[in-house]
Amino acid sequence: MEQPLIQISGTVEGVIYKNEENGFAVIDIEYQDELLTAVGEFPDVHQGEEVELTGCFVNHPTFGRQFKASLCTTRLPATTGALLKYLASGAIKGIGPVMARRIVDEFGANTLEVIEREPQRLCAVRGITPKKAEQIGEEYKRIFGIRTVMAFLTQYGLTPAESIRVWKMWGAMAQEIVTQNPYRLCCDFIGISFDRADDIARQLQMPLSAPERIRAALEFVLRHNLQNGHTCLPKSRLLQVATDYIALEEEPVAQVLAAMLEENDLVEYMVRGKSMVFLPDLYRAEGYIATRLQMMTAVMPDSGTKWDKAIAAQEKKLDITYADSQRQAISSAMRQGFVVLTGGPGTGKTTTMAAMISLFEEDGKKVALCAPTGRAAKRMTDLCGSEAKTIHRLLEAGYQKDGTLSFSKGEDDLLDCDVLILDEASMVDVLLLEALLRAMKLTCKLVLVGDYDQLPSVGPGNLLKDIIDSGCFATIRLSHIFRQAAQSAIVTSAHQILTGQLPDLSRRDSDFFFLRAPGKAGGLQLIEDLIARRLPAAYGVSAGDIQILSPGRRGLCGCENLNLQLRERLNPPAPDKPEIKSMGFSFRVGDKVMQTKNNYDILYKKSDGEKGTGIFNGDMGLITHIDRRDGLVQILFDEEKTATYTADMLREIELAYAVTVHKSQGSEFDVVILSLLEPNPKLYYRNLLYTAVTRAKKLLVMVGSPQAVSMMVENNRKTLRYSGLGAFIHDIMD
Ligand SMILES: Nc1ncnc2c1ncn2[C@@H]1O[C@H](COP(=O)(O)OP(=O)(O)OP(=O)(O)O)[C@@H](O)[C@H]1O
Repeated sequence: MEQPLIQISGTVEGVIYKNEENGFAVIDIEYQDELLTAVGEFPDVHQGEEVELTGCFVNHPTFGRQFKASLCTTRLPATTGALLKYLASGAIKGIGPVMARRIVDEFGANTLEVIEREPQRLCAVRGITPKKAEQIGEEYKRIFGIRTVMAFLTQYGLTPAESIRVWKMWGAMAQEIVTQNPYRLCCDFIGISFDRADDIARQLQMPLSAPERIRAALEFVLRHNLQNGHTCLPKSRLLQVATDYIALEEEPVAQVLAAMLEENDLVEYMVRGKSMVFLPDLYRAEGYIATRLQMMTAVMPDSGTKWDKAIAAQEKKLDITYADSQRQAISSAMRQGFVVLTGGPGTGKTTTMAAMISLFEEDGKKVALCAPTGRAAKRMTDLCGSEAKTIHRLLEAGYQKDGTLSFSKGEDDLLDCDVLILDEASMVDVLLLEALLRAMKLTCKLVLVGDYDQLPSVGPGNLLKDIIDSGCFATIRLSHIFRQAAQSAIVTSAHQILTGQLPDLSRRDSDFFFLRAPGKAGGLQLIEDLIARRLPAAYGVSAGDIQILSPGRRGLCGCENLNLQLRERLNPPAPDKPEIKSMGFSFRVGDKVMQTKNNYDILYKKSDGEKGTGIFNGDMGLITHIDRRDGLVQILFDEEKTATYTADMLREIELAYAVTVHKSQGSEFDVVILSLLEPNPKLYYRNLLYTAVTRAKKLLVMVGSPQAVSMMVENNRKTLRYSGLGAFIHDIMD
């Protein structure tokens, strides 16, 4: 039952934990002559301050009674005792405990007034020079600036974490900037949604037809559509969607759009006779990719036959006969600046890549290997025998002070390689490829390897497809399924699905079988039974090695519910399995989890003591330890890397007993159970089924109805993505 909110006040006796990024803190306060622990978002709180908290008492399973605050206001300390504690806690940079005592001894209850209004008087205290006195005065003003800004933003519903970002971005100017144009809060760094900024604008009495509002709406529609994979939108569609969204007439919106195009705040470009509008960074990314690929292709190919001999020697050395298309791919990569290699499962892409690497190295070239996800990079490393990195790690991604992502490698610090081979290229978005190309020497060759038929990238663009469909670059398609792979029903079924044929659902003798589910509830039970009992008993695999995939998240048999059900079956609560809550959801020791965004700062330690940083979107791990007192969680990734998460970082973690097919892109699993129990035409389509099937290495079990499978095979819907890359390529090459 929801508890009523109450207000309490007390003096801060100690700050036990504080997260500088989001303001979450655990503090001890003196309340009614007792020490009480309070948790909540308390940015900038210090020992000795008076706080007024709004919230409720909760009973924490380990720490007992606590106050959970949803609102906190601070008052500066009034008594000399509290003043001393406040200053001694380091609240004002430059004043430590000894100096604090001297200052309070000198100025007593007037201390803060002196620091604020007459800082020079501080020189009366031993050890304070005029310069230091001035610095202390400035620091005090800064702290007050933050408080004023926070108090202003709190009125408009910004959380302390958001207010801290606003302060970091605009400092003392924040209040003025937000009052003039609250839509500036929608920038990436602060991340307020258009609707919230719109609400603030209403409270500030901004007219609905204000150009700032229209600008923000146009940008919002374009940014929002990046999430659907579009790098641009047709001008007419953008106008119509933005106009409807903010409920205005089209005319003023068209005027603002024209002004934005005029000022290059947005960019217009003709794509196949249609006027498309881009955000400037996306326009720049696609334009740059087209230009660099054209430059690489323009390099005269080396036409010598020496590579034929080298390939023949390689065949002899490895006792293998390459298919003609493989030979052609290897030879093209050796001779040309840019080559694309595509093919379905078992068509020999990896074998071809390995041959390229070996011949490049024999030729004295430095080869770098990379892939978009940690799992794909690991797989590339295992199969090619040379170390592959994630693109982010190769580019040395990190965060700038203001929290934005940046790459150390780039035009000013180029990658030290002569050839770059990028696997799983279908998963790469245009912004990432742009960053990679910028970091490559002009003479560096590029080989893109990927499966044209896989789902496109989660991020914007339709990279591999646009590049291949342009017909302007050396593209080698591998189609022959090698004997070993051809024996696998997983591989043959995947190829059948691609050509619109229903795979044989009656087979019982291979690595792929289909189980008809008796309705959703029965299907759910069947999946639970397969993972908990039947497959481990029949194949000697552990439940942890089995991955459940589902096209969608919702419904009884979607990922969200599957995760909850499977967790209770595979990892039920127990006294020796502590739990911790994050965003209303609890994680438990023993849970299988997945990192849901790239985080380059997370530290990990391997069992051999080696340390590193970075846990990436799609990385899977197991919760091994939870320390509730400190709010720390240890997760073991890839059976070797232990990373420690603070409670607020758990936002980046999800249960992963079941994951969506989209999330599984770039990963492979020994055993996959594919849940097809929630038919939905938007998610049940051919390429998604193909992607799901090709995630399984040794065993695939589909659970659902034959109708669901045939619905997917027949639904050859191609994801429509608006992008400009194809047009840029053609315009540059013509
Ligand atoms: N020229 C060849 N002759 C004989 N066998 C080959 C040849 N090329 C590849 N193979 C074999 O075919 C199988 C599939 O090859 P490979 O792993 O290179 O394909 P792939 O396209 O990378 O497949 P996947 O995407 O499923 O990993 C492997 O067992 C490999 O050893």
